[in-house]
Amino acid sequence: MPYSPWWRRHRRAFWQYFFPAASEQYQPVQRKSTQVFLRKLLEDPTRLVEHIRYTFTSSIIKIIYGLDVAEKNDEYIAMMEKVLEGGEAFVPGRYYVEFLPFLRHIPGWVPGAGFQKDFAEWRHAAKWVRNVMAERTKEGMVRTVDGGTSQSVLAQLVGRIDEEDSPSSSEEFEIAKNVALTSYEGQHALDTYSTLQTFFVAMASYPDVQKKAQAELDAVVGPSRLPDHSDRLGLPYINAIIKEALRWGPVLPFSLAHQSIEDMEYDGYFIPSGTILIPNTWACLHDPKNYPDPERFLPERFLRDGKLNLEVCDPARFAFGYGRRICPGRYFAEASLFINIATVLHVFDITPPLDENGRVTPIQLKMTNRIVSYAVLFQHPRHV
Ligand code: HEM
Repeated sequence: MPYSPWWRRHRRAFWQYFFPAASEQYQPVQRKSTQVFLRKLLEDPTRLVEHIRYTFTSSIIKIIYGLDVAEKNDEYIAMMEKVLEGGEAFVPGRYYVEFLPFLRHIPGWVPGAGFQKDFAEWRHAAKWVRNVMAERTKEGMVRTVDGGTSQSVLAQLVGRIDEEDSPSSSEEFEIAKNVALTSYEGQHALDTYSTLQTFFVAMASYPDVQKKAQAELDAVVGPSRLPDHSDRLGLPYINAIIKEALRWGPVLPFSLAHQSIEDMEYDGYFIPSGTILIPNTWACLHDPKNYPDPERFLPERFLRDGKLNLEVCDPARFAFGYGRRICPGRYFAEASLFINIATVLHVFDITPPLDENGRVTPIQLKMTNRIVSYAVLFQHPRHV
């Protein structure tokens, strides 16, 4: 969506539910889904990726649509996953149709035009999530398990629409549907999964870091309860791990492209209106001037005298994009990373995988070359 009054209306609608204080209202849902995550990990740690995805998707469905999802074979999760599959599949150059646009007129059964089937499925899923789930909320069909009315983001947005059937109310409903879908579609959920996966690689590769984090949790949280969002300020080492995970394996190494909307000059360069600008986020986050020995996972780089050192450039400055399009979900995302990372470290040890002879297989962080980048270890089988 280009910069325009229409985009601004969406951005405003989104922001009122995700600015820092608003994001706090989702903490109980985040905590609950983290507890389900722990149980799933305990039952079957080999399905880590699936558990991460389930945890995040179920919490976002609850927050946005007010729906409780089933633990298995849930219709909403299946559709959301389909939407994500579309987001994940995009790698520049993957589809010939990018270079040969006439291919889009060729029927799907012609060899080489199989992309049509994929695209149709993803489009169907996105429309279904956007329209069907939103209509259900609007019609009041969405109820919480205890029979109450949903206080979901979408229900609140719809509740604010003044009059039914006026032109402005149908526009407002369009915005509500788009905002709800945008909270999940495309790359946003993937960004959080990917950072969490990078964290698992880091912990398996740097046992000393893990031990220090666990010692901090033992001292601050203690053995008789799980960490809570309210512990966050007292856990500088955990916060440093989150910063380092965002920095070490950037999810969007080239962020998202921007386009200049007027002629401008920057640092002696003339940038004409309409220029596509691709930020090199990866380079910023691996700049040895800001982050010495950048390939090493080193949370200590963000600490001084046992506290967060505010003089070190915060990776969030780059990882969440730039300017007026900067990620509006960043506070929500960081809170979600915090509760998952702190809780998992408090109750589990994360170790590298073992081979068939029971020997440790050392692992390394290698990221995929997609727009949304992943630790290769966790690549979706469909995209290997
Ligand atoms: C670790 C997790 C996340 C990372 C690293 C991340 C990063 C980004 C980046 C780099 C952009 C592009 C900004 C730009 O154009 O300069 C973006 C946009 C966006 N993100 Fe996130 N994001 C994360 C999680 C989330 C979550 C959880 C949500 C929703 C709750 C979200 C919602 C959005 C939206 C709506 C946009 C589009 C903003 C616009 O175009 O105005 N993000 N994000």
